Amino acid sequence: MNETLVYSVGGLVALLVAVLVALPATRKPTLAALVWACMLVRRAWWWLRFRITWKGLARESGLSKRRTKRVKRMGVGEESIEKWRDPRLKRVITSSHSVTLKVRTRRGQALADLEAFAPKLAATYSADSYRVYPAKRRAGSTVMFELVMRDLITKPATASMPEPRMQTSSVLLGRRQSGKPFHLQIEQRHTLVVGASGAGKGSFLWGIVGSLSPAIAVDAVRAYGIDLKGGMELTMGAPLFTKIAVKGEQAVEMLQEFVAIADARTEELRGVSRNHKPGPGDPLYLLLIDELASLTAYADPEIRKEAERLLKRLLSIGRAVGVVVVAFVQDPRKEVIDMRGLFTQTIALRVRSAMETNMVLGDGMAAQASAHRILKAAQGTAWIIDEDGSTDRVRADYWPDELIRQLASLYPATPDLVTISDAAPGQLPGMPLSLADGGVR
Ligand SMILES: Nc1ncnc2c1ncn2[C@@H]1O[C@H](COP(=O)(O)OP(=O)(O)OP(=O)(O)O)[C@@H](O)[C@H]1O
Repeated sequence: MNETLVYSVGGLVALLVAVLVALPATRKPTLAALVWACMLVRRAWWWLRFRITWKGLARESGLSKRRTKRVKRMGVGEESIEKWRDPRLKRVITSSHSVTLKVRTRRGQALADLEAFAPKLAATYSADSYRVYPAKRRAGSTVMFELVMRDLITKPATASMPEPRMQTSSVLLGRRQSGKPFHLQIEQRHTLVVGASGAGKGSFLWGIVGSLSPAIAVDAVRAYGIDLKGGMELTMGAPLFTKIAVKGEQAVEMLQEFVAIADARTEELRGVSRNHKPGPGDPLYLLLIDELASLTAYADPEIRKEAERLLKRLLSIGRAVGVVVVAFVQDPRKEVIDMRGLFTQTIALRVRSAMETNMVLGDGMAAQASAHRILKAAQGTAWIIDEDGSTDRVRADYWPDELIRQLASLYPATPDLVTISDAAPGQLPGMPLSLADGGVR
């Protein structure tokens, strides 16, 4: 370890001990104050460590450039002098669990070189995770590296009852790796969520439907579902949906209905507004497709072809007129992801390989957003790409069945739904009557 670093840390600890000893007995700090002081020492240690070791690391990793200059010295003759050009560490910002470095490229260096350095940087400083994002100023030459030194999303969290207010633009789904709340934009977006079996896609699905449920109850959102796996997932919260399709033909009918709504809205809004603003009676139409592959890859060829055609059309015309799609898929193979480019935001839960991460998030993203490295036990954890193009790791809250049923009875889509208390014998709680015989509601 660097000698200066050892002395600096030693000095800090000595200072802290000296202050503690010097304080009179009556003014000895409380446990909370001690914890706070330790945190401060740790942040100072991080700051020093990055400041002192940055140049060495940049040089060892080939980020810096060495120049040798020949100079003439009186009495010595010609001599070579070595000079380094390093990427400039402009700021080190510490928090209780992370360190953010603001780094500017050296002369003649591409920003991509710095961005590609992030995994090495994280490994060198034993960070649990990292993300790279552009700086607010001089984004063409300056990059921010956020290194998560203590992972705040290792522990799962359970969702609670959403606030009883009409919210349609975005939903609160969980936490970001920085510990800040993770909101997912819903209006004006088509969303694709990809994750292997058991990765926790359900947390995203119910996070979206559950958080929108107060808006569903006042008809500011109409949720439709396609669940060709026998309706297993969606029927649990069926009253929240206006319709659920459980067969291929029903799914195609539903897609036709959605395309017709989007076409009619486009006509209506032409010359009036460029973006639809949902409200009670003029809802946001939300189509949730659980396992997209069962529609676009495994269904009968005719259904598959028609569904794909309609879905592609919907994805290209629906967004601005308040008709949006959220699709879930396990396997991001080509025939499923063929329409990936039409989704305006993609989310990668645990996937099986770096190639799959690239398929979901975009070429070359596996290095910055390693969804293939998410642990099996970290269900609900995913990598996302933010508006500014930066990546972030998030964890959605878990939605227990009981909470979904409670919401379904509290905020049903229309008043004539069968709720838990008056469900017919043999019928699943919260399941609309018409679904019991496999039909579309
Ligand atoms: N956010 C979460 N936090 C903690 N545990 C979770 C979370 N989400 C899901 N789980 C656990 O993981 C299990 C699998 O989750 P889920 O059914 O959502 O996976 P999935 O991706 O939908 O899988 P499949 O595609 O096979 O249906 C759940 O039964 C639950 O125990």
